[in-house]
Amino acid sequence: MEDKLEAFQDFYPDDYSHCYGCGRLNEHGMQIKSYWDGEESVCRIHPRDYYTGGMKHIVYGGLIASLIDCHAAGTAAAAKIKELGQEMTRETMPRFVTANLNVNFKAPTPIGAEIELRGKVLEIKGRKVTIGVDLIAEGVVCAEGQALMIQVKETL
Ligand SMILES: CCCCCCCC(=O)SCCNC(=O)CCNC(=O)[C@H](O)C(C)(C)COP(=O)(O)OP(=O)(O)OC[C@H]1O[C@@H](n2cnc3c(N)ncnc32)[C@H](O)[C@@H]1OP(=O)(O)O
Repeated sequence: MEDKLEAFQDFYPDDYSHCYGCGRLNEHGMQIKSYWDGEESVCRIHPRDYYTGGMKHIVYGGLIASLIDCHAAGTAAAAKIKELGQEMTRETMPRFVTANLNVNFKAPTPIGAEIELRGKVLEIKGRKVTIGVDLIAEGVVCAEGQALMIQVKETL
């Protein structure tokens, strides 16, 4: 039976699917899945309870940054393909990498809670796509990120 493709990351070509955060072919990775929810993108994930940040009850900040980064990368690719008026396929999905990532940690993220990432497309300017991401747990925005994603030249 063929895989059902629906998350942005499902459309990354095989040779681009080994990212620790979002690569579907990285068996040790987070394998996050991002989707459109209206004009925003959404990803929900329940990190394992060993991703602790100092104290046992809060999530490691590096993981928070990784989740924001990978959700922003997927959102950038999906936004670019939408701008081009094309469908997401493994042949058409553009490849984006992170040039710049800023994260503001606003409140501790509780271990054990489901995390929701909500992405907004702030700007698309040629190969440069800027994405804002809120990371929410138990109804609280625990971190806010902004990422500049660049479409790699090979895919142009
Ligand atoms: C799909 C699975 C992967 C998902 C990835 C998840 C996210 C990741 O973790 S990716 C890994 C971390 N990121 C990287 O390793 C990227 C390393 N950096 C690079 O490869 C390059 O610097 C790269 C591709 C970002 C830009 O290189 P290149 O394409 O040559 O850029 P270049 O042509 O010089 O610049 C393009 C534009 O971007 C701008 N730009 C480039 N880098 C930056 C930056 N750090 N900050 C601000 N602007 C930048 C340039 O000023 C230029 O702007 P303009 O067109 O307006 O003049």
